[in-house]
Amino acid sequence: MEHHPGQPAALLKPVVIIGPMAAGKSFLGMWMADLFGYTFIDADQVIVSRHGSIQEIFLEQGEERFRELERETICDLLGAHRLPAHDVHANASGTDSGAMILSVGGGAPMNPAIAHALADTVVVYLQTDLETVLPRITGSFTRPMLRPDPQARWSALYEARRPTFERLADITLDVPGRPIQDIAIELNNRLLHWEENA
Ligand SMILES: Nc1ncnc2c1ncn2[C@@H]1O[C@H](COP(=O)(O)OP(=O)(O)O)[C@@H](O)[C@H]1O
Ligand SMILES: O=C(O)C1=C[C@@H](OP(=O)(O)O)[C@@H](O)[C@H](O)C1
Ligand SMILES: [Mg+2]
Repeated sequence: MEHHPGQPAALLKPVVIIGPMAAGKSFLGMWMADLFGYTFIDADQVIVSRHGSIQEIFLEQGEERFRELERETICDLLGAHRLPAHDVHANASGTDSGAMILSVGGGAPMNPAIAHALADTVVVYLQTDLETVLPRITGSFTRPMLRPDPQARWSALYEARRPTFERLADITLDVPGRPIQDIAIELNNRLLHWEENA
């Protein structure tokens, strides 16, 4: 058995990671799975496995179609990973967990149907800044929303979306300049604390 840097929290609800593009939402989810053994799903990866690459969807069917697939996928995943009320107690005592950590694309919370579905989850918002994400977004062609000028587009989208991120957040993590292990350990501690207070 591998050494863990701490016990995972018994999740009573799905934990959903939101925040601007390249903040590290998908990366953090992977680290939460690796370090603590949480079940992790990346909504964009599910979209890609079901419907093809994000660039292709944007190019061939447009942003509107992508948003539809995003809503369908996230609502589907959140529905499938919700514990029936009578199982919540079993989960809290450490038996089977239907709950997961889910990372979603930066634009997902802007969709009212998704925002509504997030109401019964623990929403984790990664708060970051341009300086931190700049090396990650320059010269990257995998995010169609950042074209044609990644720096200007990232900033404008973050400004427009920030109030929604803040409104939905249950837990806010400041991530600039921090190693990912550090952020993962803080999130685990916050989740342990969250469950105690639930
Ligand atoms: N805390 C961090 N420290 C170092 N690199 C990071 C950190 N968070 C993210 N990254 C890097 O940024 C890249 C983009 O992160 P990603 O998780 O895909 O962002 P998001 O899902 O929020 O768009 C990752 O592949 C990783 O290389
Ligand atoms: O912010 C957005 O509108 C988008 C963010 C991307 O996900 P990440 O935030 O994981 O990069 C992906 O869903 C798509 O390219 C659109
Ligand atoms: Mg991502």
